[in-house]
Amino acid sequence: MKTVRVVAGIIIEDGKVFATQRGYGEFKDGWEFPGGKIEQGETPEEAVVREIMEELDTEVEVKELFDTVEYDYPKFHLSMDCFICKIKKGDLVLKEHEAAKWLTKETLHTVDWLPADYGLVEKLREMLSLQ
Ligand SMILES: Nc1nc2c([nH]c(=O)n2[C@H]2C[C@H](O)[C@@H](COP(=O)(O)OP(=O)(O)OP(=O)(O)O)O2)c(=O)[nH]1
Repeated sequence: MKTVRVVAGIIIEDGKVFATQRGYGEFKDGWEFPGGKIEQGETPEEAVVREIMEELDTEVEVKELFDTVEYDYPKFHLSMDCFICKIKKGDLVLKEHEAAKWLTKETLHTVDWLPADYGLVEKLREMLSLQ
């Protein structure tokens, strides 16, 4: 099966996590962390900074790799590096997504995450509970 390499940015501010809802495509209406496919010649960190600038008009600083999700979708294998990010500059303008929410550890599970994200979201909830 083909492997698709993706990066996602987990933007955390004041204990809240920024989630976005996909506005188009196969996974339309699913909730995710902003990001996308790594392009040739890019590091994962560069890809996450580029994707968040493209999607949200916001510059982020990559803090640390939180987790790498490995998940089999019916048509491809997803390998997704998920980085904790902080906002450096910008107002998180929704250029591609249809909605966004700041979620707390209590509300993290109230949106319909993309199938690959459930384990990651649970790990994030545990991390926020320890803070
Ligand atoms: N950004 C993101 N993608 C995710 C998450 N969970 C998950 O399964 N995915 C999947 C959905 C897509 O198959 C893939 C991301 O690819 P994409 O289509 O958004 O990539 P892209 O922005 O480069 O878009 P494109 O140019 O190919 O249209 O990863 C997530 O939390 N964030």
